[in-house]
Amino acid sequence: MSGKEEVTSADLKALLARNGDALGPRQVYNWCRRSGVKLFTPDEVEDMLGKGRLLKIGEGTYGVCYRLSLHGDRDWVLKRFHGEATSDMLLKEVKALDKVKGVKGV
Ligand SMILES: Nc1ncnc2c1ncn2[C@@H]1O[C@H](COP(=O)(O)OP(=O)(O)OP(=O)(O)O)[C@@H](O)[C@H]1O
Repeated sequence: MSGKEEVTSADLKALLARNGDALGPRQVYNWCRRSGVKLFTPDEVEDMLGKGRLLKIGEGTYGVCYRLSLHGDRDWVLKRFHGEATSDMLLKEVKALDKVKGVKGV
């Protein structure tokens, strides 16, 4: 699939139906990429923090959320997990984001 292809909830459901919740890291990674969720390496996050580009907006059970402003683009919410994130944790977040897709102010 190309990076530009839009992934709908139906696609996600079909994927989960085939694989259960035990998706491998590559599948979760590919789904994130196709659905517009960017993944950053720890070094990239450290770099952005060091340059003062991340504004902390809140904290939840699994991590801290920051606002990231990119020139000429919409603002992004960057979530940093406490400790190491498993692909299941990541998938749970992506599923929650998929549910609120299109909700105003999110
Ligand atoms: N898209 C967003 N727009 C505005 N604020 C956000 C957004 N995403 C996260 N936040 C802020 O960051 C906080 C932490 O978000 P996060 O998703 O980590 O946890 P949560 O869903 O609030 O709680 P928990 O993970 O414990 O259920 C939120 O409570 C909110 O204040």
